[in-house]
Amino acid sequence: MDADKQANIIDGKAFAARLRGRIGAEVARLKAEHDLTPGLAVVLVGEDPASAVYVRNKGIQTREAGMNSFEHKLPADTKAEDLLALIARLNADPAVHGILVQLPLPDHLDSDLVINAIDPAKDVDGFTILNVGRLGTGQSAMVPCTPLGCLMMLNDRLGDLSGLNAVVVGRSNIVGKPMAQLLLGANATVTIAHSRTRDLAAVCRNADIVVAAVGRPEMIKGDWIKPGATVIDVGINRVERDGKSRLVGDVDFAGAVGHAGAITPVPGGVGPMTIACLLANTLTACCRINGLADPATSV
Ligand SMILES: Nc1nc(=O)c2c([nH]1)NC[C@@H]1CN(c3ccc(C(=O)N[C@@H](CCC(=O)O)C(=O)O)cc3)C=[N+]21
Repeated sequence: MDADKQANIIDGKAFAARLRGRIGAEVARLKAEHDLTPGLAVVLVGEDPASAVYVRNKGIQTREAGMNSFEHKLPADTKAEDLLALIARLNADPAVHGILVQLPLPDHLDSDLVINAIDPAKDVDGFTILNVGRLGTGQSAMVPCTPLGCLMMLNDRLGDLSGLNAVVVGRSNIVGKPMAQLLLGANATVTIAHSRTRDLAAVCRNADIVVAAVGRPEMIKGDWIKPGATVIDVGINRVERDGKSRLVGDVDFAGAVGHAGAITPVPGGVGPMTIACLLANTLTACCRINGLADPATSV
């Protein structure tokens, strides 16, 4: 591929490293000025391969930013009452400012019930009803990490998003819906498309911004992308290719890179930003819990 085509690849890894640098500086300042160290508790129930990928990088990066990392690994057959008791302890622990319960949970656990047991002030995923409602009504919320990272990259690339046509492909509570709320809050014209959308290709061709979060490998084709559009690929799909295991996104990257004005790769795009935003949210939660002004951690 020639140098011109490489120029439009958004380097999420480098972007995330810059963001983590700013977070680290704010953490050091909190320590020096207020004797506070943000703490993030991650609760893992059972073994999920996608969650394992995520947790591996997260603990290291939390500590690298100068924060405390508390990991709670529970067996797959953990009873709801025991998980809820742990969450109650973390809610009450003054050293813990962020609580993340890895999803998906084993089938016997009701994830809505478990998530809503988290103190909304410590809900660094932004998944509790209170934070979802705050985001939807434009009130100060904890914002889900993946959509927040996507918005940061979009703002960096495009500046003002007012009046742009944004298509979010996927309607999950974790990515699609909060992404649409953030884009609406930024004055974009937002379409939420999904598996039942008619003529998805035509819907995408109208978009200045495509956020792909459907969880289907390379479903969004290159010729669905309007020339010059910005493409954010949230998908992380493990596939077998030529006998090797590889990660691919929800967008056919090779096909789309020649059409898009800018595109995130997989890996090295949205994934690293998700973790950086988790750290940013933990820092923000620590400041808010302690009555301090929000930190300056946007890049
Ligand atoms: N309560 C909850 N919150 C989450 O945010 C959450 C979750 N549960 N459960 C699991 C998923 C998955 N997830 C990832 C985040 C970053 C990478 C990431 O950094 N990926 C690297 C690739 C890593 C590799 O090379 O395997 C990249 O895209 O460059 C991956 C996956 C967060 N999740």
